[in-house]
Amino acid sequence: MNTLLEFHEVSCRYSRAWALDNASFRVPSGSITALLGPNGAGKSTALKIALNLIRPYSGHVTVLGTDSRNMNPKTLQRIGYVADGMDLPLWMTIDQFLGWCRPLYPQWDTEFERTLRKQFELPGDRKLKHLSRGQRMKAALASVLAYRPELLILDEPFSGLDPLVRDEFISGLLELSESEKFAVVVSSHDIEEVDRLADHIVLLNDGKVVLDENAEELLARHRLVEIMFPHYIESIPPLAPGWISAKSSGRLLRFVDSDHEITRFSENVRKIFPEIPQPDIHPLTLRELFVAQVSARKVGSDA
Ligand SMILES: Nc1ncnc2c1ncn2[C@@H]1O[C@H](COP(=O)(O)OP(=O)(O)OP(=O)(O)O)[C@@H](O)[C@H]1O
Repeated sequence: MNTLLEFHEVSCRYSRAWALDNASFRVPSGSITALLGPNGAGKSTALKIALNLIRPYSGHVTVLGTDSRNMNPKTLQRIGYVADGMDLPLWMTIDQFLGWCRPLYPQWDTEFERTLRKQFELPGDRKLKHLSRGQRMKAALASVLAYRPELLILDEPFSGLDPLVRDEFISGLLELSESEKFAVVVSSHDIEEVDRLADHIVLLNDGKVVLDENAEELLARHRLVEIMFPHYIESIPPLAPGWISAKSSGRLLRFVDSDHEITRFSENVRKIFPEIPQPDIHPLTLRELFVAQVSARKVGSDA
């Protein structure tokens, strides 16, 4: 599978703290990749390294076949970047802003720009500084989508967008990503939105890559397990490898099987809980999976 963006053992630190620690992951062509992680996990740092806005301490990043440190203006013209709170020329009107961006990109699609302006209801004569946060985000998005970048890098793109616009935006991205040459990497705290959008998941925690996997396969190998005991549970018993994020409440024990395979699972249940009939097994949402994986690591590091 082709990759448009790939991190190779990248480490990065600000003064003493490591923001990325030997991180390797990829963004396949034709994919929408979600970059997830708790606050401070290193998501924005990773995206800035990909754009050569920050230099890594070690390792390297390949962007559209080029080392990110050697990107030339031609490569940059093939990448779109929008980040929450990014610097925009606030003194310009939307017309002036888009007019200023247009000549920078030879492949700028004026017809598509018109469609985006209409879809995002952008008032051309209004200065960027007089727009709401959501409207400013839409203007920034229009300014990168209009040149149809091959790689779209979005850092918290949903903040400030109302539910209707989020829906339109997500449909638009899904349409664009049908082209094999296009890929999106999106970092977001909004896991419900990302769940609808992403087909590849990268999870960062404390600067380390925890998961880098196709979303369907990832969800297929995680299961929420619930066991009702005949008696009150005093403490959680030792569990099988891969059973994470265990919690008990009264007679109920819940945990996540992070490497689910039914024969192995049933054998482990018989061995560990011989007195219990078959437990309840449910699929997980991406949000539940995120919480289980991150809290499992928090317990590990607290221990
Ligand atoms: N300019 C900076 N100077 C010093 N430390 C920084 C700087 N920028 C980020 N960090 C630190 O690097 C780590 C990773 O930060 P980063 O912004 O990449 O995380 P993030 O996953 O994007 O977080 P969030 O979800 O909160 O936006 C954090 O510990 C953060 O405090």
